[in-house]
Amino acid sequence: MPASLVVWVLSALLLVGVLTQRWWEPRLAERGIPVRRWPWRWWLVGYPACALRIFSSWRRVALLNGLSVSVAPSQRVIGRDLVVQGQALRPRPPRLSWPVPTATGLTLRVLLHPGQTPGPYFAAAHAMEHAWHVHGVRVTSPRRGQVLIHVTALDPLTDNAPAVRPPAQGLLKAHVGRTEDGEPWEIDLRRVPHWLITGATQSGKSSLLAALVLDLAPQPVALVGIDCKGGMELGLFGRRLSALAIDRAQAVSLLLGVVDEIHERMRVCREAGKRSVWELPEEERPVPLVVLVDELAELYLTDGSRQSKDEAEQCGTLLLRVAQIGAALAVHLVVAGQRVGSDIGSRVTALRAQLGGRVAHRSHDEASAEMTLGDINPDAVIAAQNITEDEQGVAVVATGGRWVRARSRLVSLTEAADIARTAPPADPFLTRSAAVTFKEGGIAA
Ligand SMILES: Nc1ncnc2c1ncn2[C@@H]1O[C@H](COP(=O)(O)OP(=O)(O)OP(=O)(O)O)[C@@H](O)[C@H]1O
Repeated sequence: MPASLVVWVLSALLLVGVLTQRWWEPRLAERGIPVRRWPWRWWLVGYPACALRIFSSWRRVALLNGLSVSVAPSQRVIGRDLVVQGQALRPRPPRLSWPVPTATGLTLRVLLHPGQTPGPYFAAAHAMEHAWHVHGVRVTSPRRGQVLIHVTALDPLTDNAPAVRPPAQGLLKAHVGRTEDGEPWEIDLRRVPHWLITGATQSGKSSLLAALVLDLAPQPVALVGIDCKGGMELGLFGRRLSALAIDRAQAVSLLLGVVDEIHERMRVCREAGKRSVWELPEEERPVPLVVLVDELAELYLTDGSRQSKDEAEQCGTLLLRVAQIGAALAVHLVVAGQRVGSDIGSRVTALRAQLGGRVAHRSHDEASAEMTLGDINPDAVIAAQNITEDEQGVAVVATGGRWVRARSRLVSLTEAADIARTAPPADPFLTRSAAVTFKEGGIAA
């Protein structure tokens, strides 16, 4: 068969495959055949159209947003002391690189004119979104003299089908969903030891905790839960949790056990002359401990009685201690709640400051998004406020000044039942008292 005929047949098959993708993709998924999202439609049709729109409008976009500069000066001296000022002629837009396609859009590199800073490009991102009719534009400046324009053509988070997701590689790492760049959303507790998850009711906080547990469950990591909503959410993970506190009195005893364990780990490090458990030889290193809290506010609510005030006060102090000293001792805190303001109790704002990883789901009011992300990035607050009721599981994730939109993975009841049957690591605690407290703290293995 002549080679040209083979090429024609293959091209025709490819074209038919692309055009009928919407038909065959769900049918394969129904039969349990893993479907990788091939963005062919985007590469063959969307990408050239989007690139054409960007190049045809770039001159106007750059001019209207103050990104163009004129080679001719806008001021001129005539004679000895007459300064003529006027509109510079033929402003030149900055040079755009070839658009590199990505799974969800494309990326362009811009070389700044001498004297320009990335600031006006950051400010123009919104104008670019409208000019190019795309879902989102994010501008970064990873190298001096250059900016990168990341264009996301369509919102990849609208589809809530569980993407084929390889588990994260490495201790204390979990793939809990996907980001809008098409990358896995990874929570790495060694890099960012403590996390705060907020959102209105039914926005997806507990589902995110479940996705985290799903990936941590097969790892040699001890998980303990505090779920003062009667253990309805974290109780699903049954014996995989080394302990579960389902009311505040149990939470106090469990947190006392965690603090005891922290002190014991400190003693071990001190005697070995190390500053963190990660410096200990692997066989002597204690098992990492992750404390999951579902609905923080329940720990701080009081009915006005002396006892409830004391318990709330104690919970606040203990959580703060865990957050302040736990990281180097492989004790991690993941806290979920609807609000994290000073209005729910004392020391909540101090606790919030210790939780470096932030996840904000849809919120009822601006203040809640502001509490979670305001000290990280004002743009992230706006992005979180734009999450709608239908976008359950969609959140803005921020760490160390950087942020991205992401959607958690929905964990099914069958997967939760599988987790519940997984055995926790044997003897994860150095202190007998911690183990006993965990047993007395609530439902324990
Ligand atoms: N990633 C997701 N994709 C699709 N749907 C989701 C996702 N996450 C959550 N949901 C849906 O949202 C519902 C509520 O989720 P979840 O219980 O996690 O919310 P929550 O914020 O913990 O609510 P509450 O504060 O009332 O406990 C779930 O029953 C599920 O149907």
